[in-house]
Amino acid sequence: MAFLMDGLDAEAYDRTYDDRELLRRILRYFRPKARVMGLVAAAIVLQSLMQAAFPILVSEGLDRVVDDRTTGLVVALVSAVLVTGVLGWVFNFVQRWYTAKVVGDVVLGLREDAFDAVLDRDMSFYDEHSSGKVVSRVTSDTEDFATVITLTLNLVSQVLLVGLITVLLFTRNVELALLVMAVVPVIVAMALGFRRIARETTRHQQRSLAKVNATLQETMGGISVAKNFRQEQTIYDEFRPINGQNYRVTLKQGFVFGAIFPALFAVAGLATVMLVHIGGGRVLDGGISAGDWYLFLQSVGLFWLPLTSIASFWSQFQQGLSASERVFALIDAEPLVVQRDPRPVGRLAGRIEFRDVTFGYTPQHTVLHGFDLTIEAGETVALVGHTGAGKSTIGRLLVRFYEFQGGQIIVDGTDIRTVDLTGYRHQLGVVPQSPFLFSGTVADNIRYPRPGATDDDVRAAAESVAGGDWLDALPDGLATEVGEHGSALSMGQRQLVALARLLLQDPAIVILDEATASVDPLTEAQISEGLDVALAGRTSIVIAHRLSTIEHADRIIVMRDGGIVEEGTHESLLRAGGAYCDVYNTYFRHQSPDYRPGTGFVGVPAGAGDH
Ligand SMILES: Nc1ncnc2c1ncn2[C@@H]1O[C@H](COP(=O)(O)OP(=O)(O)OP(=O)(O)O)[C@@H](O)[C@H]1O
Repeated sequence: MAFLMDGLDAEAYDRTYDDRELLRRILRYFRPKARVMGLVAAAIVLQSLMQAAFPILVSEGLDRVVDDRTTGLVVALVSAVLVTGVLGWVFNFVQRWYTAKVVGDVVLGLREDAFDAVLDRDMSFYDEHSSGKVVSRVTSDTEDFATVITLTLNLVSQVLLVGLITVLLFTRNVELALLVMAVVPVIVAMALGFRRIARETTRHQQRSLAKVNATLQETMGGISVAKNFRQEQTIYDEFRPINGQNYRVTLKQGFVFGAIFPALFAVAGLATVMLVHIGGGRVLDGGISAGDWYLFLQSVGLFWLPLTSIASFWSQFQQGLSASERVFALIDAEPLVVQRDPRPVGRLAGRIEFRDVTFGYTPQHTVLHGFDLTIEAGETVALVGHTGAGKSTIGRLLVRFYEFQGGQIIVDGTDIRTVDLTGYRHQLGVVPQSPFLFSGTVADNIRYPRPGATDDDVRAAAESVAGGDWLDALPDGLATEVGEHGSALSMGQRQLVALARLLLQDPAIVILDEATASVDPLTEAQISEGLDVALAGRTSIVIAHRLSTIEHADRIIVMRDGGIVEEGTHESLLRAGGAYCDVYNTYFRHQSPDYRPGTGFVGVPAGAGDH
C-alpha cells in the first residue's frame, strides 16, 4: 500500500503544533466574535431544552391520558408539542444562521492572513514549494477548517442535550439509566480509537489534493509550451496517476469515516434492544409506568445520536486541526531574508559593492564563492557569460529575493540587510526577460509602481520611450487591454510597457535582464532607444543579450562559474582576446550588421574560453 502515499510527505515548512497551542491560535480568531457567539450559545441552550421537552411532554401525557380520558388533555398535549416544536425550529435557525456568520468571518480573517503570508514569503520559498500546493492551503484547508467550526458549534448543542437527557433518565429510573451509562464508555473508547487513524488519513487526503492543485497550476502556467511541443497527452498521462492517488486516498478516508458511524450505531442499537427487553419486563411487573418506559426509549433514541457524534467528532475535529495546522504552518514559515535593522532609505545615488559574497540556492551547491564587484553610481555594467554563470543571481541578491550566506552587499555605504526593505526596493527597478503584465490596460500596467500617478504622468512616461511611436500600433493606445499576463501584446510591446513602467517608478538602480527573444527590427530600435532613456542617470546592471548594449556599456563583466574572469570595455576586451571573445563569438557576433555566416570570429587563445 506504500504507493498510495507516494509524494504525500509533509512540506519542509510543515510543523506539528500541540493541540493546546493550536486551539489558542484558533480561539484568537474567535475572540472578536464573542457577542455573536453568546447569542449562538443561548440559541443552543434553548434549542436543546425544546428537544428534551418533547419526550417529557409525551410521557407525562401518556400516563395522564391513562387516568383522565378527556379530549381537553389531548388538545393541551398537542398544543404543547406544537409550541416546543416551533420554538425549537426558531432557535435552531438562529443558531445556524449566526454560526454561518461567525464561521464566514473567521475564515475571511484566516484566509486574509494566509494570503498575506503568501505575499510575504521569500522567492526561495517558491523555488522549493509548488504554488499549487500553497494555493490549496489558502483555499481548501481554510474551508476544511470552517467545516470543523460548524461541527464544533453543533457539538456544543449536542453535549447540552446529552447532559439534559442524562439528568432526565436518572430522575425517572436509576436502574435503567445506569444500564444506558454502561454503554457510554464503550462508544467513547471506540471513537477515540478511530481518532489517530482519522487524522492520518485526512492529512494524506489534504496533501494529495494539494498535489492535484499543484499539477493543475503548473499545467495552466505552461500550457502554451505544452501545446507548442504537442505534449498534451504526456501531461494527461502524468496527471492521471496523481488524480488516481487522490481518488484512492479519498476512498480510504471515506472508508475510515464510513466505518465509524455504523460501528458506533451497532453498539448503541444493542443497548436499545436491552432497554426494550428490560424496560418491557419492568412495565409488566408494575415497576415503572408505560409513560416512563416510553420516555426511556425516546430519550435513549435522542441520546445515542448526539453521543455518537460527540465521540466521532474527535476524528472530524482532527481533520480541522490538521487543516488549521497546515494554514498556520504557511503563516508561520520562517523568512530566510531578514532585515536586521529597518533603517529608512533616502534617495540613493546607486553605488553598489559586493564584498566577498558567498551564496548558494541550496546548501549543496554554492553559486558565488567570495564574489567581489564594485559598481559606481550612474555606471552601466553589462554582465555576460555562458548560461548558469551566475549573472541573474547577482541581481536577485541585490533586490533581496534571496539571503546570501557570507560577505556583504553595500549600497551607498550601507549594508542592504540593515535598510527598510520597502523603501529600498522602491529604488530598484527590475525588468525581467519576459516582463509580467497584469490583466488591465497598458496604462494600468505603466501606473503599477505609482498608483497615484496621473494620466498625464503615465502618458509622459509612455511617450518618453522611443518617442511614444509604439503606442500607435496598439489598437486603443494606452487604453488597450493587455490580456492575461499580457498575452494580447507582442513580446516587444510588453518590453516597451516595462520600460515605461520603469520610467514612472524612477528608480536609482536598474537591474535589467535583456530579452533573448528576437523582435522585429522596428521594435528592436524602439526598445534600444527606450533603454537609453530608461538607464540614463541611473546605476544599471544589465544581463546583456544585445550587441548594442555591450558596445555601449561603461564596463563589461565576464562571469564564469559564479566568479569574474575578465572586465573592461568592449574594445579593450576584444583586444585582450580572452574569455570575453569566446562569449562574444557565441552570443553577440551574429548580431553585427556586417555579419556573414561563418565570419566575424574573434581569435581566442587556447584555454581562454574554457567553461
Ligand atoms: N532558483 C534556483 N534554485 C536552485 N539553483 C538555482 C536557482 N536559480 C539558479 N540556480 C543555479 O545557480 C547557478 C547560476 O544561475 P543564474 O540564473 O544566476 O545563471 P545565469 O548566468 O543568469 O544564467 P542564464 O543566462 O541562463 O540566466 C546555476 O547553476 C543555476 O542552476
